[in-house]
Amino acid sequence: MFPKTNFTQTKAYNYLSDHLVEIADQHLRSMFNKDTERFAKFSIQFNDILVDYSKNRITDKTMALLIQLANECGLKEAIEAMFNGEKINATENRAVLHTALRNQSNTPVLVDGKDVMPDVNKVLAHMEQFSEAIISGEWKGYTGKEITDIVNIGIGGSDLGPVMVTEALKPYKTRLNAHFVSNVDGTHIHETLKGLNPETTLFLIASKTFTTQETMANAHTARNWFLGHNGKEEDVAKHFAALSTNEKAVKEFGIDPKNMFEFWDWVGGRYSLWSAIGLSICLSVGFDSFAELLSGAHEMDNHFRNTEFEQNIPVILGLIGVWYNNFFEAETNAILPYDQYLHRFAAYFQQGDMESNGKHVDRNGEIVNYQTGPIIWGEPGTNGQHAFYQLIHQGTKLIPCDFIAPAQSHNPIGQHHTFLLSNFFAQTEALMNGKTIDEVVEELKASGKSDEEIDSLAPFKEFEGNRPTNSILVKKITPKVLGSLIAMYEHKIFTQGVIWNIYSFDQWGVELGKQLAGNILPELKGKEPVSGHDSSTNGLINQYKNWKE
Ligand SMILES: O=P(O)(O)OC[C@H]1O[C@H](O)[C@@H](O)[C@@H](O)[C@@H]1O
Repeated sequence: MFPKTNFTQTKAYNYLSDHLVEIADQHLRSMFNKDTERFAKFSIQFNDILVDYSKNRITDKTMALLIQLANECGLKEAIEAMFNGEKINATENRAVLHTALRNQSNTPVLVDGKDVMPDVNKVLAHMEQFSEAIISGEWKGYTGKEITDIVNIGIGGSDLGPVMVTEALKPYKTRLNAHFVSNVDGTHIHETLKGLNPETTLFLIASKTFTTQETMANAHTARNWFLGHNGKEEDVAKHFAALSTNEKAVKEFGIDPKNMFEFWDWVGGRYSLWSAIGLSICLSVGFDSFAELLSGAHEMDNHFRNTEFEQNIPVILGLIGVWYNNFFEAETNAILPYDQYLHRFAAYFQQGDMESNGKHVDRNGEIVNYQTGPIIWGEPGTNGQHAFYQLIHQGTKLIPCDFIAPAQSHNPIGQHHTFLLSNFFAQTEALMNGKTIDEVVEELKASGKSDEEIDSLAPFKEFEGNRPTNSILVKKITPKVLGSLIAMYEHKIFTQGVIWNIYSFDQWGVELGKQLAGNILPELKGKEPVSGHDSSTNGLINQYKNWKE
């Protein structure tokens, strides 16, 4: 196992604290002016992905110190521990092996002395055979018709990944229409079922535990809807499949074990799109595209595992994130994809990052005396530009941003993609350079403003710049590129979790909400007032009881 180091007690941390004073005074504009090699030095190309991190407030010395920090925290050992199936998720006593799900080299991966690869390959073969039968129309519904629509019922990690990927890969869509129901709000399933025909609909009940309240409620409603439309109990097998680790609960629900796609406790929910949870992806884009997605991720896994830190993309992105989070005291990190198909990418990594690194107790059980995971947010550009970029450009907060864009569009219509990309390039340039007061004055003069007008307007039009960004330019969003991109972020999150010495693969914070809702549920029945909570909660519940139907 790797060391449990408090990174604020390393030598590198002290050096970085001193170094911050040097960097704080330097403007990115002058760093670029001084060094014409900056882009060449601070960018890495990996297959069809170019990661340019030169527009960050870093120098050679910063990077050397950050890498020293990674070394002092045992990052190399940590990476090996994960890939080798050590039980690094100690609070749940589990290995962390989403990398095995896409291990296309098929080298043995041992958990408790047993190679997991035969089981991984068996489930993949089942997913391939099943998705091909559905897509080809060979699989028939209870009245002999082909399946036209699939509904994935799941939440959190059993929803966000499949939604994000099926949206991102829409250009590769099969003839099937995919729908996703996650919210326990009956509106979600009601609106989804409204347009569907039970004779041609296949439900995938996606839940690692098969006990999650929201998913079970939606699954039962779907089943009742099916049975209420002339579907018979014996027909359920043709219209329901389960993606889960809990065989017993799947059987109890009445799903044929032949239609169960298994995965294992060493797959974290938010890292599970590569597992049986990806069945909706296979059906939506075809198994071949799913396999490409896995291969892109596998290539990134190999890069992460085998590349020295100086050239290692997830490590570099992770360390730069630490630099802003712990030294510049940045609180958030925006993910801004310039690609409409990636419109759920930031939402996906909200769970990926915030559920992983939103922890305040370290691996020694001590409360940390430093900041851990950032707040992740973002929307696709250019929509964000017309919504919240004002604050990124001229607000008082430092917001490191990741800009992501494809060079080739799946929809090269007229000038659209050139317009889009001109914004992508212009934004990071503007955030870096800003606009000096002299430039503003010149511009105002040229527009014919009087000296008095110039004096009063100029301060509002000045942009300080020096705002850091990463630019991730890819050739095209193909399944393979997407697989690599997702794995890149997963390993960035891992890197940061190691530096912060936290357990990135449990989620006890989410469990509390489940317990509390369970306690209140029985109290909501009937009209009699409750009094066992604080006055606010009592007041709210009692007003609800007055108003409810
Ligand atoms: O797949 P399940 O078991 O239904 O869990 C769904 C989600 O539940 C909780 O919110 C957390 O544990 C998440 O990590 C998980 O993804």
